[in-house]
Parts: sequence; C-alpha cells; structure tokens
Amino acid sequence: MDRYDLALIGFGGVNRALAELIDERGAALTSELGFELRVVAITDLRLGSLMQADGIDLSAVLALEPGANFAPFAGGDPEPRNEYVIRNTTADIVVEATFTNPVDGEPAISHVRWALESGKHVTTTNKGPVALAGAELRALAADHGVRFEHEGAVLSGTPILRLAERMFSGLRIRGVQGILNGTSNYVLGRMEAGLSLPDAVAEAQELGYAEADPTADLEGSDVQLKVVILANEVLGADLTTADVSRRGLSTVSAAEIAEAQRQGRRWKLIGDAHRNDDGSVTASVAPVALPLDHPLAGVSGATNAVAFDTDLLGTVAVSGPGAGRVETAYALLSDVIAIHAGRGALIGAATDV
Ligand SMILES: NC(=O)c1ccc[n+]([C@@H]2O[C@H](COP(=O)([O-])OP(=O)(O)OC[C@H]3O[C@@H](n4cnc5c(N)ncnc54)[C@H](O)[C@@H]3O)[C@@H](O)[C@H]2O)c1
Ligand SMILES: N[C@@H](CCO)C(=O)O
Repeated sequence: MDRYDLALIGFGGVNRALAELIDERGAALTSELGFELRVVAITDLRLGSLMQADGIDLSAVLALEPGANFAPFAGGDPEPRNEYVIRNTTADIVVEATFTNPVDGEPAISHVRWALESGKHVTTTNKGPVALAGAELRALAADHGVRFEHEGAVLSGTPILRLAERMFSGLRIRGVQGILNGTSNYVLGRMEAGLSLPDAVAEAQELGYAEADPTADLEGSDVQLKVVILANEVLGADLTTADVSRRGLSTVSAAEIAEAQRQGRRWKLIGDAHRNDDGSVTASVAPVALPLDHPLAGVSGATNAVAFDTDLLGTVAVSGPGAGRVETAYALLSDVIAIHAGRGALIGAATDV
C-alpha cells in the first residue's frame, strides 16, 4: 500500500481543513484512493514547528487552544524553522499554504524551492510561487524528478487548470475570461443586498474566503496573479503581473452598484486574457457592469466561473467554488492524487517493501 507523508507549511484555514479531512476520513480515503496519507511535519507563524516522522496526532494539534503552540509536543518548537523543517522532514510532499504575497511571492517561493531541491513533491494553493516563479519551479521539479502541483491556485477546488491541461488537447484556446475571486464576488452580492462594504468583507473573512489582507481580493491583485497563471499555463504566454492592467472595486461606488441593479445589470470583477491577431496576449482585471443575460452575471456568492474561447468548441464555461477552506483543501488532495497517478516515473512515493 502506497503512503504519502505530508509536511504542512502554514496551518491556517486551508491546511487545517486538509488535516481535518485526513483525520476524519483517512481510512475511507485510503480504501477509495489506494494510498494512505500521514502528516509528519507542520509549521506556522503562530504555532511554531512540529516534526514527528511516525505521524502527528492530528486530533491533538487541531484541538490546540488559541494562543498555544507546538513547544510542548515531542519534536515541537515555538519557532516555524521553515527551511530546517522543509529540508529535513521525512515527508514525501510539502504542502505550501501560507499567505500569498502578491508583490514578490516570498517566502512561499523559497519554501517551494527548498522542497524541490531536497527531492520532495510540492502541492500549493499559494498563487505567489505559481504566478511569479512558475516556469523556474516547474523546471526545478523536473530536474529533481518530482512534481510541482498547484490546482488550487486558480478557482480553488474547481479543477480548471487540469481540465485545460488534459482535456483541451487539439483545441486552440484564444482567450480565457471569468470571475476569478470568490471574496469580491461574495462582497458584491452582499452589497447588492444592502450591506456596507466593511460588513460584507467581514462576512467573507469569517467564511474563510478572504486573503490575509482583503485588499488583494477587492482591488484585483489576487485576480491579477490568477490571470498571469491562466495566460501563461493555458495560452502559453510569458506574462508577469506588470503586463496585466488592474482596476479594483474601489472604483465602483455603492450608488453605482444600486444604479446597475435598476438598469438590469450586475457589477462583476472580471479577469481576462486573450490572444491578439499578432500572437501577443493582452490581459486585464477590471469591474464590469454585465447585463443580466451575460453568462457570468448569474454567478453569485464565492462561486467563480471561467469561459474558455476555443476554435473548435466556441465557448466552454466552467463554474464552481472559487474559495472556501474545505473546497481548497480538496484541491490539495486532488494534487496528491495526481502525484500518485504519476508515481511510476517519479521518486518520492513511500511504498511497503
Ligand atoms: N481560503 C481560500 O478559500 C483559498 C482558496 C485558494 C487559495 N488560497 C490560498 O491558500 C493559502 C492559504 O490560505 P488560507 O485561507 O489557509 O490562509 P490563512 O491566512 O487562513 O492561513 C495561512 C497560514 O499561514 C501561516 N503563515 C503565513 N506565513 C507563514 C510563514 N512564513 N511560515 C509559516 N506559516 C506562515 C499563517 O500563520 C496562517 O496560519 C493562501 O496563499 C491563499 O491565497 C486560499
Ligand atoms: N481570497 C481568494 C481565495 C481563493 O484564491 C478568493 O476570494 O478568491
């Protein structure tokens, strides 16, 4: 029976949800998926670090009181010690789910680099490494015979990256456009219901949708990262965030939201990347007042949706959760499944002799 030992870097909403999934459904997952999952290391800014090669008691760490840390545990330390843990853990897969830094992607890029350099697979939901160092990290993974998986970086657990990569072969994709941020879409809907912006944002934070700094959600830098990922991984471009124009929700007033409703329109924060006739790719993030009959106008809450413009199929639209702790934890699990599916050619899968 195959087994994958995981090191969780960052123990917030998403990685806690993954730990809960393993703790509560581990046996069922093993019989359904054909491999066992264990967590052998955890680091977090607030909790410090914990390394236990025989497997961490997840119920115990999930039950920690607010303000407690890993120091009392065998193999525990009050400091995160990320580099030491990543380079020395017995884990097969490092799960990077720390804050997305839209400016330079650090320290997550370093976390991923250290993991790949030490021969460990990586799965991440952190947009920074994928958008700002994706090509370098994919090459580093290949050099070390391991995988760099990141389905959850765009549309959370809704598998649009794998869909485009595996199911669109033979198609020429001319563009991709969509609602790519759950928090802002949730907030717009709640403001249409009459809530103030601060109250709507507070709800999104409580629900675990928002970035550590929700400005990233509202002002479009989160979508900008995702547009870069889609442009580079789906359209084959080589964009950076500097290539993507960005306008956020602060350019739309509550009065304009109400006026749009009266006119039968809905404001949506839209990310777009499309190929021009000369082969170049243009990309943008901007609020748009869509007519109610537009396919994206009806997308509500933290749901996201992406429309792929293809040559042979016309428009192919995919909709699903764009945020959520459990939904995003599933993206991480889907990455482990992908690693397992490709294990024949890879190092890193622990198997019984
Ligand atoms: N929540 C979602 O719906 C969702 C969906 C898709 C992607 N993501 C991305 O996944 C990542 C995690 O999201 P989350 O909702 O769990 O965030 P979160 O803020 O709940 O948790 C992040 C955790 O990382 C820890 N952390 C931050 N910097 C660290 C460091 N240098 N070393 C160790 N720990 C560190 C924090 O203490 C925190 O506990 C983010 O990059 C986010 O953008 C989140
Ligand atoms: N804060 C992000 C999480 C998913 O990337 C959002 O709301 O879409």
